[in-house]
Amino acid sequence: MTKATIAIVYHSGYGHTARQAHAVEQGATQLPDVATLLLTAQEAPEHWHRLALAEAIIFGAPTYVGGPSAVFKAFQEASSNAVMSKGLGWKNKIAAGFTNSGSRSGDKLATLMQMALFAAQHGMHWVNLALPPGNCSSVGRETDLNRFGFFLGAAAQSNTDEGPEVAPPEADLATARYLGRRVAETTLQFVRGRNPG
Ligand SMILES: Cc1cc2nc3c(=O)[nH]c(=O)nc-3n(C[C@H](O)[C@H](O)[C@H](O)COP(=O)(O)O)c2cc1C
Repeated sequence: MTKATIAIVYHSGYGHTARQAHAVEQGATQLPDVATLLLTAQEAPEHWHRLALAEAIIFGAPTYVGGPSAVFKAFQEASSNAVMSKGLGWKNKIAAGFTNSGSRSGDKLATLMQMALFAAQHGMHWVNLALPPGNCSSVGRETDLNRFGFFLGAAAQSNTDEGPEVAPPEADLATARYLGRRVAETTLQFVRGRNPG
């Protein structure tokens, strides 16, 4: 059977978003025919050739001042010259995104929207989260998947007085695993549709 490589490119200043990134990777590797390539945003510009071979790229960044962190933005800007201007090298790859922040909202939606626009500029196919909103009824719980009710991607929240060994909580890591698995499933469908048999 055709296999797929899912790349995850992320930034994490203090380790919280890194835990989310590893959870996304765990979710993707729940499928046996998937390999992953986990890169930080600082490492990624040394690996354009490896990203070119991936069938999907999942983007992850903490939300800093209402958008993706500057380090992640630097990776995005570098891709403009290294990939986009050289003939849309990521066209038709699968894309998705995740973000983590200190506040429960924290304007995380702005970060996910920016990532989706970034993927569109590259001609990629954006995969959403496809989970119902959690923790939004009288029987809802903080342990619900998608406890912040995002649709574009996976969101996590890390208390600002807790280190990455305890934050973000398991519900948000499970939500991240769900996104990783969903991207893997979607990517295999695309890859096998292009290369049946
Ligand atoms: C410069 C800076 C700006 C931040 N801006 C926001 C923000 O806009 N919204 C928010 O909820 N949290 C904000 N935070 C908190 C971080 O998103 C939060 O601490 C997050 O867990 C950091 O993830 P990391 O450990 O992966 O860097 C900000 C933190 C920093 C350092």
